[in-house]
Amino acid sequence: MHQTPWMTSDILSRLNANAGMLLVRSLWEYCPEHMFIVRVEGPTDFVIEAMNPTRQAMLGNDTVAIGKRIEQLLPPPLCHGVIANLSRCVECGSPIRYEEEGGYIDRNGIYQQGHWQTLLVPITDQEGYISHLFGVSRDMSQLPEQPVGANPDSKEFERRVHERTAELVAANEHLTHLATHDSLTDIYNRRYLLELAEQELRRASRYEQSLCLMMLDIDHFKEINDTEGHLSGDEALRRVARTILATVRECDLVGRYGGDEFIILMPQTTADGAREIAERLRRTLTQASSLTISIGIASLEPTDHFVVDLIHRADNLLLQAKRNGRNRIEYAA
Ligand SMILES: Nc1nc2c(ncn2[C@@H]2O[C@H](COP(=O)(O)OP(=O)(O)OP(=O)(O)O)[C@@H](O)[C@H]2O)c(=O)[nH]1
Repeated sequence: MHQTPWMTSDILSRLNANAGMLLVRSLWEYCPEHMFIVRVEGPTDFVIEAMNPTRQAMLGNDTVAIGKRIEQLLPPPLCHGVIANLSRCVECGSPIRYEEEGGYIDRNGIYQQGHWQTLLVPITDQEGYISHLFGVSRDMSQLPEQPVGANPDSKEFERRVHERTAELVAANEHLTHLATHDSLTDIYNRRYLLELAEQELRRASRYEQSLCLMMLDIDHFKEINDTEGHLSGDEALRRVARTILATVRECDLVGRYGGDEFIILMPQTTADGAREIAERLRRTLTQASSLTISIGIASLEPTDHFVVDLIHRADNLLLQAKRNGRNRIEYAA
C-alpha cells in the first residue's frame, strides 16, 4: 500500500504496528466521513497532524494543512467553535459528540457553508496524558433532506453508528485472528508464537521463573501423506493440534512451527512438569489414533536470551528422540 502523504510517519508507524490495524488504515483511506487527528499542544492550542483523503478533498492541498494550527487553517468564527470543542474534549477526557456550522474556503478557493456532525475521541500517551484527538465528521450538507417531522438527532443515527462500530470491531478481530493463527490448525502461527514466546521468556528471566519449551514432530508423517493422501495428513495435523490444546493449560502457548512440527511454551513449568505433560500428550495420541509423536523438551537457563536459544536445544533433543527410535520424549538431564 502506498504511503499517503497527508499522514505523518509517526502516525503511519503506529497504524502499521499491528496487522489488524490494516482495517483501520482502509477505513481511514476509503471512509466517506471526514477523519482527522490533531495534536494537543496546550489547552487551546491544536495542530493538524493527519487528515484522511475525504477531509483533504474538502480543504485541498494537504501539505498546506498538515502541521498548521487550527486558527491558521480555518477562518473565524469557525475556528473558534472548532477550538472550543477540541478543548472541551481534552477537558472531559472522554469522547464527545456535537454539531457545528460555519463558513470555510474549499480547495477551489470558493467560500462554502458547512454543517458537520462530529465525534471527537481523546488519545492518551503512555503516561496517560491526552496527546492527540481523533475526529470523525459527517458532512450534513451532503446528506439528503430529512423528511418533514424527522428528528435530526434521531436514535436511528446513534443506532447505525453503534451497528457500524460493532461490525468494524468484529471485522478487526477476524483480521487479527487471521494474522496470528495457522489457517489449517487454528493454533498460533509461527510468527505470532515467537512474538509471544519472546515476551514470556523476558518475563520468566526477570522474575527468575521456570519456563519450558516443548518441540514435537509427528513420526513418519510423510508416509501418511503418501499412503492416505494429503487431506488425511491435514486431518492428522488438526488432530494433534486439538489434542495439544485439550492437554495443556490455558496459559501455555501452542503454535505450529512449520510442517508437522509444533511448539508448546509452558510458563512457570519445571522440566519434570513438562515431561509429565509431554508423556500425557504422547499417550493420549497413541491411544486415540495410530499417530505417534517425538518430543524434545528444553528448560530455561540463565544464559538464554532469546527463544531461539530454547528452540535450538529442544530441536536437538527432538532429533535425538527420532534417532533413538521415535514415539519418545528426550530432555536435558
Ligand atoms: N498434509 C500436509 N502435509 C504437510 C503440511 N506441511 C508439511 N507437510 C508434509 O509433512 C512432511 C514432513 O515430513 P518430515 O517431518 O520431514 O518427515 P516424517 O515423515 O515426519 O519423518 P520423521 O519426522 O523423521 O518421523 C513432508 O512430507 C511435508 O510435505 C501440511 O500442511 N499438510
